[in-house]
Amino acid sequence: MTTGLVAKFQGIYIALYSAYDDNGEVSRERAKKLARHYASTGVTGLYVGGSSGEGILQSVEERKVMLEAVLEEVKGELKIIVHVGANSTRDSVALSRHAEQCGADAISAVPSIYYRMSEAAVEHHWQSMIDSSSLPFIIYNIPQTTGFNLSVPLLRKLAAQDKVVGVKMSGESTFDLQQYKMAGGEDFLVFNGPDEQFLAGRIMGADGGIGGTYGVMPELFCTLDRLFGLGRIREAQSLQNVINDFIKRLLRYPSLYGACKHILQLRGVATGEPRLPLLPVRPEDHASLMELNQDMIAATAKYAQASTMEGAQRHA
Ligand SMILES: CC(=O)N[C@H](C=O)[C@@H](O)[C@H](O)[C@H](O)CO
Ligand SMILES: CC(=O)C(=O)O
Repeated sequence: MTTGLVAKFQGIYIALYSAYDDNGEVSRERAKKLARHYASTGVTGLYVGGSSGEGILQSVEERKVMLEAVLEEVKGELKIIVHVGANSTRDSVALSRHAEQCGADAISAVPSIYYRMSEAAVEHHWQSMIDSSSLPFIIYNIPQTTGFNLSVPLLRKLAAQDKVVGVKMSGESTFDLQQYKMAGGEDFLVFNGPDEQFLAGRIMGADGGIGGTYGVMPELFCTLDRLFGLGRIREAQSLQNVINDFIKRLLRYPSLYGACKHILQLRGVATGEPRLPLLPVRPEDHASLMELNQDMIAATAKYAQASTMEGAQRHA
C-alpha cells in the first residue's frame, strides 16, 4: 500500500511536446488540442515545458502561455507538473510563482546550464524556486545534457523539506535511481527518465515515469506500467522490447522531437516543427515515419486487446 505523496503523484506522465503555429509561435489553440488528445489515454498527467517541451528554447512569456493553455484545457483531468527551470534564478522564480498562480500541481527544474555550476550554486538555484512557491517540487536530474549529476547527499538534504517530494531521474544508472529512492525516504517519489529502461527503473524502485517518447505511445507505457504492477514481468519485458524497437527507430531522425511531432501530425494533432536548432524531419523521412506510425498504432491495438482479455479473465 502506498500512501501520501507517492499515492498522489505516482504514474505515467507524458513529457509534453511544444505547440507552435505554422510560423513557429506558441499556439494556445494547438497546446489545448495536444493536451486534450492525451486526456483519455489513461496517463496520470503531463510534464510541461521540459526537454521534450523545449522550455529551455522559449522565453518566459511563451512558457507561461503554454502552461496556461494546458491548464485551461485539462486541469482536474490530468495532473500537471511544470518544468520551471531556466538559466537564471530570476526567470526560474518567476515561472515558479506563475505555476502556483495558475494552479499547476507541482513544479520541477533542471540546474542552470552552460556555466559549470558548483553544487552550492545549484542548491541555491533550486532552493529559490522551492521558496518562491508553495507547490511540491520535483528535482530534475539529467546529467547527460546539463553536465551536473545530483549527489545523494544533496538529494538527502533537499528531500528533508516537505515541499521537495521527488526526483525525475533521467540519468541511465538504475543503481543511482535506487540510491535516490532509498535516500529520499518512505514517501519520496522517483520517476524513471530513460524510456528505454522504464521496466528496469520500476524494478529498482521508480514510482512511475516521465518520458519524451510517451507522447507517441502513451497507451503502451500505461500497459507496461500495469503489467509491472501485476507482477507479469515476462509480458512486461516483451512489451519493453517492442517499445525499444520503436524508440530506436525514432532516434534515427534529425531530432527525436521533430520525429514525434511529425507522427502526432499524422494523427491529426498539429504542433508545428521543433524550434531550431532542433531540426525538423526532412521530406525523405516521411515514408518511414508513416510506417513507424502504423506499426505503433498496430502495437497499441494489439496490447489493448490483450488487456481486455486480461480483464475478462479477471472477471470470470
Ligand atoms: C536525454 C533525454 O531527453 N531523456 C528523456 C527524459 O528523461 C527520455 O524520455 C528520452 O527522451 C527517451 O528515453 C528517448 O531516448
Ligand atoms: C523527456 C522528459 O522527460 C522531458 O522532456 O523533460
